[in-house]
Amino acid sequence: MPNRPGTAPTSRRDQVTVTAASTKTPDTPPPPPPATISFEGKFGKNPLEGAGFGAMCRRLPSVLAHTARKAWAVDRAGSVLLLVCQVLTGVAAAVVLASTARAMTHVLGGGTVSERLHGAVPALIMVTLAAGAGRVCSLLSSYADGRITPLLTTEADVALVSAVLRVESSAYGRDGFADQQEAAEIGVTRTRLMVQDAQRFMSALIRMIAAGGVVTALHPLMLPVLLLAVLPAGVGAVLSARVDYRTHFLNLGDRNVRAMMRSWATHSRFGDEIRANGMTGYQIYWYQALSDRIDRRTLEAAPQMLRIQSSTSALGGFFLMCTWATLAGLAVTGRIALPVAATAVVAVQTALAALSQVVINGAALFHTSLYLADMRAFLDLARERAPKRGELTIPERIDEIRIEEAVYHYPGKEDPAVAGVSLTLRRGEILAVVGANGSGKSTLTRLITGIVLADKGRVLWDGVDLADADPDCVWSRTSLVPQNFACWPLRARENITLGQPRTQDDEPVWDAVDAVGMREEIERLPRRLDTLLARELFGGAELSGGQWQRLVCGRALYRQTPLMILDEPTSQMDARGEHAIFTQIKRLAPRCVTIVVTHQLENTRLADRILVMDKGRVVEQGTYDDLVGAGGQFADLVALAKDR
Ligand SMILES: Nc1ncnc2c1ncn2[C@@H]1O[C@H](COP(=O)(O)OP(=O)(O)OP(=O)(O)O)[C@@H](O)[C@H]1O
Repeated sequence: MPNRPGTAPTSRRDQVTVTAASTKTPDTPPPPPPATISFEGKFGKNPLEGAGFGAMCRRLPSVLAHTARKAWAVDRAGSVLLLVCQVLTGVAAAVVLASTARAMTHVLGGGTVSERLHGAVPALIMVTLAAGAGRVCSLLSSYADGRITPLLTTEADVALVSAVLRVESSAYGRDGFADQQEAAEIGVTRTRLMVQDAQRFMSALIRMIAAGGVVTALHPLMLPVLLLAVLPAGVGAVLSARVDYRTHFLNLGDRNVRAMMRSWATHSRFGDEIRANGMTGYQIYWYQALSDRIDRRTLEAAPQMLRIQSSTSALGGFFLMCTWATLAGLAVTGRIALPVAATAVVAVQTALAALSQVVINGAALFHTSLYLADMRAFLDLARERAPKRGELTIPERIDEIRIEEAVYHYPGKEDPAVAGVSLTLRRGEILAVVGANGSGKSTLTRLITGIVLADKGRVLWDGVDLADADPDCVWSRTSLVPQNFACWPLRARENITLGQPRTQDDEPVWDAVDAVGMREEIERLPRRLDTLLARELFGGAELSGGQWQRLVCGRALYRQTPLMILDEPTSQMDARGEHAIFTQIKRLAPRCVTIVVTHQLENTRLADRILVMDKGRVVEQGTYDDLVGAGGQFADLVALAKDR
C-alpha cells in the first residue's frame, strides 16, 4: 500500500529511517512520503493506449526504414556491409538446407554404406562451406553494428542536448516538459539497441524465408503449421513489451524527480547543507521511499508477465506438437519419402528457430521503437519551442533600450511577474533595481535581455523590437551575472571566456582577473589559468563562494558588451571584492547600459537612477537622495536597513 501524506510509512525500511530521521519527541510527525507525480494522462500520451497487435506489426517496417536511414546517415560503408552480410546469411542458410536435403537423399538412398556416404560427400562439403560463410557473415554483421551503434547513440545524445539548449527559456516552465525530456533521455540510451534489434530481426527474417522456402518445397502443408507453432511466442513477446512499457510510462514522473534529487543529494557542493541540517536521514528515507514506489509498480507487472508468458508458451508447445504430428502423419501415410521427411526435420528445426528469432526480435524492435518514438516526440516538441523570432541584427553599439508597457506571466501563474513596466535606459547610465523578494526584478532583466519575450508590450533596442531580432545576435551583445550562477567544471580560463576567447593570448583574461582582484588566487592554482575548476575531478581545484562570484563578475567584464546586467553580483563577497566590482562597473559604465539588481541599498548610491519594484510594477524611481527624501517605499527600506 502506498503511504498517504500524514500517515506513518509502513515498510520495515521506512520505519528504520523514520526513526533515524526524527527521534525528537513521540509527537514529532513522521517525514512525509515523496509527492506523487503522475506523468500519464496529464502531459503525455501513452502510445500503447489502444494499439493492438496488428498496429504493432504494421509499425515494424517504418521502424526498420527509420533505422536504415539513420545508419546510412552516420556510416555508409558500415550500412552496406551490414546489408550485404544479412543477405549472405540468408543465402548461406538456404544453401545449408538444400545441401542437407541432397546429402539425406544419398545417405537414406540405396547402395552400400560406403557408396551412400561417398555420394553424400559433395553435399556435406557444401553444408560445411555454407555454414562457415554464414558464421563469417554473422561476425561481420556484429562488427558493422559495433561501428554504427556508437555513432548513432552519440548523434541522438547530441541532438537531445542541442534541442534542450536551443528551446525558448520559457519552455522549461511548461507542464510536462521535464518529464518528456526524461522519456527522451531513455530513448537515447535505447538507441544503442536500435541497430542490434533491427539487424537480428532482419537476419532471422531472411533465415526464416530461406528455411520456410525449403519446408514449403518439401510439402506445402508444413508452412502454415509451422507459423502456428511460433505465433503464440510472438504475441507473448509483444504483450510483454506492452506491459513493460506501461510500467516505464507510469514510473516516468517519479524517475525524473528521483534523478534530480539524486544529483543534488550526492553533489559535493551541497554536502555541507545536507549534513549540518541533519537532512541525511531524510534524504536516504526519501530516496528509498521513491525507489520503493517505482519498484512496487515494476513488481506489479511481474505476475502479468508470468501469465502472458506461461499461456503463450503452452499454446506454442501445443502447436509445435501439431507440427511434428503433421510431419509424422505425412511420412507414415507415404505422402513424403523418408529422405524428404528427414530433411524436413532439419528444415523444420531451422525454420522454427528462425521464426522464434523473428518474433522475439520483432517484439524487441517494437519495444525499442516505443522509446525512440518518445525521443522523436521530444525533439519535435523542442523544435516547436525553439525561438521563432525575426532575423534583425543589433548593432555593436546601443544608445537606448526602451521598454513599453511590458507584461510577462510565467506559465501556470495567475499574476504577472512583470505587470506593465515602461522604461527608457540610455548608454552610460547605471540603473539600480530594488524591491521585495518576488517583486519581478530578475524577470524584468530577463525581459530586457530577451531571454523571455513580453506577453504584451515591447522591448526595443535602438528601435529594434526583440521579438523581431535574432536571439543569438542579441545575446552576443549582453553580459549577465545571474543570481544563481553555474560553477562550470571547466578550466579557469574558460570560466572567464566561456569558450569564446577574444584574442589568441591571455591578456584580456588576465585583465578581467585583475579587475575582480583574483590574480593572486589564480596564480596560486596548480596550473594557473589551465587549472580545472572542479574539486571532484583529478587535478581539479575549488574556489570559495565569494571567489567564484568574483570570477563570474570577471566574465561579465571580459565580454565588454553594450548591455551589462548584474543580479546580486556581490552577495557572497568581502568588502574588498565588492569595492573592486563597483569600481569596475563605474569604469565601464560610459560604454554601456548597466543594470544592477541588489538588496544592498548602500550599493544603489552609485546608480544614476534607482527603480523600486513592487508586485511587478515600478512604484518609484529617482536618485538615491531623491528617493530617501521622498519618504516612500525606498526611504522605508533604507530606514529598516539602518535599524539594527
Ligand atoms: N522560472 C519561473 N517560473 C515560474 N515563476 C517564476 C519563475 N521565476 C520567477 N517566478 C515568479 O515570478 C515572480 C517574480 O520573480 P522574480 O525572480 O522576478 O523576483 P525578484 O524580484 O527577482 O525576487 P528576488 O529578490 O527574490 O530575487 C515571483 O512570484 C516568482 O515566484
